[in-house]
Amino acid sequence: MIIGLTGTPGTGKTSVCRILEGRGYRVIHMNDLIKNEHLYSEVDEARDTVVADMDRVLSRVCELVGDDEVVTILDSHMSHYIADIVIVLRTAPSELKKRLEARNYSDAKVQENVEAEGLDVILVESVEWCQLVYEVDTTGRNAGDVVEDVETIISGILSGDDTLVYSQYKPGSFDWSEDIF
Ligand SMILES: Nc1ncnc2c1ncn2[C@@H]1O[C@H](COP(=O)(O)OP(=O)(O)O)[C@@H](O)[C@H]1O
Repeated sequence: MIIGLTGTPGTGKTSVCRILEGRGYRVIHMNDLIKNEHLYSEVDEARDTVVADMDRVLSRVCELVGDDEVVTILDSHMSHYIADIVIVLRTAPSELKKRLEARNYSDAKVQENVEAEGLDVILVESVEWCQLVYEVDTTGRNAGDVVEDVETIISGILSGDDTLVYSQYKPGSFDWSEDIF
């Protein structure tokens, strides 16, 4: 079973996945996979990123996951293009801005990602692409607290009865559109 952990860059996906790995979860860091195995069609110098070839990414992820029922967490802001079940990490734009600045992103890249978060870009894409979408707020919390929420959601999914979990983490809880301009 593949569960995508998606969200705007800086929302804490990799930090959460590192903790999950430490707790024995199988994690695929998709952005590393794309770069290490050249699963991209071109390099976007201007935006300091690559354009992933999602068909090749999908087949490679399926190869790595196989058909066992072990949960695999797919760590990437593009994981919602691959997984049918996703957990979207959210961060209030003002805090996301500080996190991205601390990562020495350019002003333009910070602004691009802060605006995307404020406009719910990844959440909307996830709802369009995926069957099951959960949303977790990371604002003012550390990665350890966020992992607890993620594990609660995973347990709910595995139990087959995610109604209670879904009500607690259903998408669309935030409106940060006023916070980005
Ligand atoms: N819940 C959190 N609260 C505060 N800072 C966080 C949290 N999660 C991650 N960070 C910090 O934010 C930055 C981005 O985290 P990272 O896990 O790389 O995000 P992503 O993988 O979503 O781009 C890192 O400096 C990390 O230490």
